Amino acid sequence: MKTLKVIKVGGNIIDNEEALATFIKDFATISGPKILVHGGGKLATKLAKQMNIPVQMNEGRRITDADTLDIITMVYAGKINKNIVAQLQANNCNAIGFSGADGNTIISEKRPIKTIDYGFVGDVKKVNTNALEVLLNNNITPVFCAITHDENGQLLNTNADTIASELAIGLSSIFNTELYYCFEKNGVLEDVENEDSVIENINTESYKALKENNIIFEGMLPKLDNCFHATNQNVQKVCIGKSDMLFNTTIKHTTITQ
Ligand SMILES: Nc1ncnc2c1ncn2[C@@H]1O[C@H](COP(=O)(O)OP(=O)(O)O)[C@@H](O)[C@H]1O
Ligand SMILES: CC(=O)N[C@@H](CCC(=O)OP(=O)(O)O)C(=O)O
Repeated sequence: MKTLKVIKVGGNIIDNEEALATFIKDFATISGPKILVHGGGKLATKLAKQMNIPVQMNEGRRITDADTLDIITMVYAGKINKNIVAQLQANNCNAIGFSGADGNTIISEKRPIKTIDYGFVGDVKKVNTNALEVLLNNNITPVFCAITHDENGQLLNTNADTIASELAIGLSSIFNTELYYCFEKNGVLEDVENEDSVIENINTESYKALKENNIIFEGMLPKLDNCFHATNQNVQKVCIGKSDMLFNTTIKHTTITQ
């Protein structure tokens, strides 16, 4: 089986022109099948505020009303996705931009209302791998934004970390899949202010304690939930850290194991 790297890049890198250009240049050099998943929550928040559309987040997830869905569609599937694809082409990496509606690749269902109504937020039901397999085997890199669809014409907002883990899980029957979450910090930190405090390994047991002690909060919560979801479903390797970890295995980062 070939190894597939599913690499997610976070909002703070995307929002920094220089950091994004460096990331894309490095990403383009990775050999073998690869998928890039990008967030962009920070830019969506900035634009929503400029347009006086209220921004509401709960545990790292965006509550998405109809106006917010319009914004995120323009920002994630439009501006960010197309710019990343163009920059990859400039670095000789042939890429195609995807939302989950394209090629019917990621089908989701609107999250049912429990204590909170998340609006147009989708939970992934199915990943269709056929189109992706053809592209990956022809050296073309799919670039995914954080949007899925429900097969009834409705686009839905799905956390980019979830898109990455579901793609890695979905493709694990065809490839030996590895999942990398690249963000602006060195990994999951014992003290979020101290870059030297990287926790090198987190398992189900230690995750519980880290949560109880409030060492992990906000966006790191859904990220780690997605990591464990992936390690429990046949994804061979799951890592969190700076993108340097992709090129130099001695760079400190966090590895997630069962
Ligand atoms: N223990 C921790 N170590 C590192 N970051 C943490 C930790 N707990 C919470 N965080 C927060 O999680 C954020 C990363 O989540 P998020 O912003 O969703 O990531 P991304 O940049 O991939 O979109 C960090 O910027 C940091 O503020
Ligand atoms: C449902 C939900 O929360 N969707 C996310 C999708 C974007 C994302 O995940 O962006 P980052 O990776 O940059 O945080 C949002 O709209 O913020």
